[in-house]
This record gives sequence, C-alpha cells and structure tokens, in this order.
Amino acid sequence: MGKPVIIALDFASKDEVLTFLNRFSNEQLFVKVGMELFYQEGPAIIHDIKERGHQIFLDLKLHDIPNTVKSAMKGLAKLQCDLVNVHAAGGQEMMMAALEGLDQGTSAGQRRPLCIAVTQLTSTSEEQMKKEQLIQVPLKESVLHYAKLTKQSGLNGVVCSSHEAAMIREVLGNDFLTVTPGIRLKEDAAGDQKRVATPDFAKKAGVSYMVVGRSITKSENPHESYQKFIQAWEGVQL
Ligand SMILES: O=C(O)c1cc(=O)[nH]c(=O)n1[C@@H]1O[C@H](COP(=O)(O)O)[C@@H](O)[C@H]1O
Repeated sequence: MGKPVIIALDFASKDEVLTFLNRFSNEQLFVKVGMELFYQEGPAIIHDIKERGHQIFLDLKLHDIPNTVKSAMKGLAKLQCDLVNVHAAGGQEMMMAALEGLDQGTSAGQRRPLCIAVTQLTSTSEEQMKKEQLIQVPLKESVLHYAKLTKQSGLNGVVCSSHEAAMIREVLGNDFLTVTPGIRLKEDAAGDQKRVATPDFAKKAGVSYMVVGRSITKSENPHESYQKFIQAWEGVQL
C-alpha cells in the first residue's frame, strides 16, 4: 500500500489546487477530487493532477437508478482514476450496475478503478440517523449492514468512520478496504464531522486509508500538517 493519507482537494478552482500541489512538488500524493472541484473544473482537472503523477480518488458519491449510475461510471472510467465511489444506500442492483459501467468504460490493458461505497456519512450521528433516516438499529449495525451489502455486490470496500473499521475488517476480511474521513489531530476542530478519530486510532483500527481535508488544506503550512498525519500513523507499531 502507498501513502495512508488521501488529501481531500476541496478547492473551488484549478489555480488553488495547483498552488497547493506545488508545495508538494517532490512527493507523490494520493489525493481526492470531490464535488466542489469537479463541478467547477470538470474532467480536465483529473488530467492536470494525473500529469503530476498523483493517485486520484474521484469522490462523486453516485446515488441514482442503476441504469444512470452504470452510464455515468462508464464515462468516469475513461478518466482512469484509481478509486471511485457510490452510496451503498442506492442498493445492490445499483452497486452492481456501477461495476458493470466501470468495466465497460475501461479499455483493454487498463486497470479498472477500484470502487467503494459510502455507508453512513461521517457527518451523521446515531441520533440523527434514527430521527432523520428512521433507521432504528445502532449506527454501527447500519454501517456493517451496508458494508456487507457492498461486499456482496462485488465492490472493493467502503467509506466509513474509523470507529467502525475494526469491526468491518473482522467480519469482511483484511482485503476489503476501509477508507475513513473524519480524521483529526487532537488540536483540530471537528467542524461538521460527527464521527471523528485521530490518525493513531485509525491505524490501530486497521484502516486502509485516512481521508484528510481541512486539517491540511486550510493549514498555514499544509506540507507540515500533512507530515504530522503521516508521522502520527507511522508512529504506531502494530
Ligand atoms: O466519501 C468521502 O470522501 C466522504 C465520506 C464521508 O462519510 N465523510 C466525508 O467527510 N467524506 C469526504 O471527506 C472529506 C473530509 O474533509 P475534512 O472534514 O475537511 O477532513 C470531504 O471531502 C468529504 O466530502
């Protein structure tokens, strides 16, 4: 596995992204392009980032009828990102359609992007889930249910919080990816995230990749902040 940190490039323009990436000119990063950036800059931004040799998680969280998701994924596969995602709440048929689309859009000799599914957003609390989604089981049970459905659908892993990662690994195996946002150093503000954890907690839980946005991108010294997350991870001996 490469770097354990996926940096969320939640910027509104290509200029801001390039200014940010220039601070890391000698390093190969794993970065995430989400809705904010992709909706402003379109597919061209993927080419710009790939040109610099970084790995890309294209986080568009597809959630629609199976046919629409399949067609969208067929197009997204052509961008040759490393990782893409959907919402598990879209259901098994939709997740299988996503894979079919990715397969169709991947040319011979190219590697199909890995595909993971969001279980419960890390900005969702158990109380909120019960009240707003009318899901009456504990949040961990809901996350595990979605993770099982995701695996049954043939996907490569899930987005969850670090608090559910150990359980998912135990039930679904070490090869099933757990990608966890809501990562903060002790001194960082949680902001809108509800299920947060530190990098050392994440490592002990067996997380595959930590997603970190604002703690790095809004920092006065992003390079130093990035290193802090890497060092905190590497400091934990399992
Ligand atoms: O799929 C995601 O990446 C994602 C899922 C989730 O449950 N929670 C979550 O925060 N994210 C993304 O992870 C990033 C977290 O950013 P920060 O809260 O700034 O570290 C954002 O880009 C979110 O869109």
